[in-house]
Amino acid sequence: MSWNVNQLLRKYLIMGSQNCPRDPEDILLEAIEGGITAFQFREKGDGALTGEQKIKLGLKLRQICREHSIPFFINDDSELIEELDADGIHVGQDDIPADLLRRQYPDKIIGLSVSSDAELEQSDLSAVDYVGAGPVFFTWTKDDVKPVVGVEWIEKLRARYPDLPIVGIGGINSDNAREVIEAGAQGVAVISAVTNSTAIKETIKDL
Ligand SMILES: Cc1ncc(COP(=O)(O)OP(=O)(O)O)c(N)n1
Ligand SMILES: Cc1nc(C(=O)O)sc1CCOP(=O)(O)O
Ligand SMILES: [Mg+2]
Repeated sequence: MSWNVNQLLRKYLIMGSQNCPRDPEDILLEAIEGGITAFQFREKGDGALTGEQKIKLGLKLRQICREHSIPFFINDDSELIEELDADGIHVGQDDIPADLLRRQYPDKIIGLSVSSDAELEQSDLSAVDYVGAGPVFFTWTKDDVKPVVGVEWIEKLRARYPDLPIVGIGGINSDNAREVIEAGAQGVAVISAVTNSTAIKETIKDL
């Protein structure tokens, strides 16, 4: 399937079992009903599954995305691209280089994190389909998170790259998502605002 990148970035749910207070499959299904436009399988951090268990859950979440025509991304782990038949992968500055991935996977959607001018200078943006910009706001969700960049970072990226697909990430919820879009992002990537919500469909509609 071919995807419209600007469109898929609008409401981008990221999640692994470590983020889920209940069954990840149920959370994903509710999020899809609520209107997410992309999903990233990020099994990472304290309590995350590994090995066969990680693959087993990945296969289930992948199947749910396929059945609902939601693009499915892998976080970091390029070995899972083929195993889970992912539509794309998101990598950071310390992960497998994006240009290498592009050569290996010419048809997959590749996202790269950029959080500072220094990271921007060392990034080959021609190899990627979109960038993840953050943390826009403070977040507890990721341990090794970088300093907060604010919506100003998105404004800066947008001014420098008028056509670059950008998704904001970090501490985004239905109260502050508007600021991220107004700063120039195509969409918002969220974990806890959705996984910890007691009314997931409403939360996503509000985003
Ligand atoms: C859409 C999106 N944007 C940014 C990130 C963060 O990626 P990274 O910096 O590699 O950190 P980890 O997620 O791997 O801990 C992301 N995953 N998705
Ligand atoms: C995975 C991740 N990457 C970030 C970055 O800034 O690159 S912030 C983050 C965690 C996002 O979780 P929440 O929506 O709960 O704040
Ligand atoms: Mg990474």
